[in-house]
Amino acid sequence: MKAVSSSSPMLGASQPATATALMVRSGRSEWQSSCAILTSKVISQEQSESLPVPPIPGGFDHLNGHNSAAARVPGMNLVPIEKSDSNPLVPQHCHQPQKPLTMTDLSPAPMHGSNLRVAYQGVPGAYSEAAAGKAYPYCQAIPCDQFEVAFQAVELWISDRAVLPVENSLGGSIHRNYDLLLRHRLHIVGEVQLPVHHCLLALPGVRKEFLTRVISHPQGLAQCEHTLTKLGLNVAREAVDDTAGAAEFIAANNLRDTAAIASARAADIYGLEILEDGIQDDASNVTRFVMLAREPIIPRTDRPFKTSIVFAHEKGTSVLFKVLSAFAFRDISLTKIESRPNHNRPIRLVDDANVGTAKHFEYMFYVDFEASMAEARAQNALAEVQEFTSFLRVLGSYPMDMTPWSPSSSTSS
Ligand SMILES: O=C(O)C(=O)C[C@]1(C(=O)O)C=C[C@@H](O)C=C1
Repeated sequence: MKAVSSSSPMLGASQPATATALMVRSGRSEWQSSCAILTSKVISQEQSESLPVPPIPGGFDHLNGHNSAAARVPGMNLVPIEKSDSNPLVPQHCHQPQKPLTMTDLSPAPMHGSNLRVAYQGVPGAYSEAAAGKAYPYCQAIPCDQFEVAFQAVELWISDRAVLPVENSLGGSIHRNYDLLLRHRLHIVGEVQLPVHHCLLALPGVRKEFLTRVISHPQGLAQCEHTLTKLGLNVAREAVDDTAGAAEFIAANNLRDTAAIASARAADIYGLEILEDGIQDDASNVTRFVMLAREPIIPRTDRPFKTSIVFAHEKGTSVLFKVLSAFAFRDISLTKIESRPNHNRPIRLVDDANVGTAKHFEYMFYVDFEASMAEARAQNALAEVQEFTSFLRVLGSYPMDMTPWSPSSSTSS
């Protein structure tokens, strides 16, 4: 299946840049409106993303579907889906007789992912596809050639959710997705942590001694760095877009001197053999993915929640201690802190007539903390954070992935 790609001017840089400008201008009201939505007491649908359910074996192998809609626009595989009777996601036109709402309509059965279209970056066999299946069993997984395309697929209603990696226990943060979270207007509605079990794959009959090159996603290469050396592989290491894409590339080009770092499922799909199994540098290798949607979910207090925010301050890092103390005073644990360049203002010059000009780098700070936006202590902490920051946005308040720990095994991914 071909991945959704962005080759259209509609998907160019101008749209996200405009969104960023808007975001920074409306900084303060931004998080307030997010909080208002998040903490409102409206009767809500019981969100499936509140309850990540383990995938049912065999239930996630029907990949489908964006192609028919996408094929309509030459040179671009993304189009907004027009309103039509056949599209259940789009309101019907009013000329049709409308049925009155009933109590049943107000409490629909929880959806556990069926019928959801879920965008991920990569091709079938990628870990991101497995993460989409863990987050939404029975979903229609939609492969996208870039992270940016997965964001836009949701924004343009081609997909209902995106599932994207943000950090790995060995390889660290996937910075691109932090930047995209800020540029786009989607909400984090859940997280999944996926044990990542890497294999060394090659065409049938190829032996390790024949190899001159190993290709994979940069994270795959980073996660297996030491094991590759221990295996005595004196090979060039080359980065490609995704792990399964590396396997597909070897098969498509009949490369007998190249191996891929990818999943056992990718070996199956692309007809490769497993030369080495479990080559990640640490057995408990885990990647954390976030689920993104157009609307936030209603935060709750009956299960552990996490909240993700991003903030900046005109005076840069000097404010960081004050911001973090707002959480410490309320006994709120932070689970992650990340900084990225502030693309709107990368450098701040501070002139001192006596000693010259200091050039400070400016950052955006991303913080995840263990509390729900439905809790007063989280709302109070953010009210205080707001006092110290010039920009603050709640990226989402969502259930923590609490699935029991199962170390990576060749069958899990
Ligand atoms: O290349 C893949 O298979 C992916 O799904 C991407 C990705 C990543 O971006 O970190 C996801 C999980 C693993 O950590 C390795 C790669």
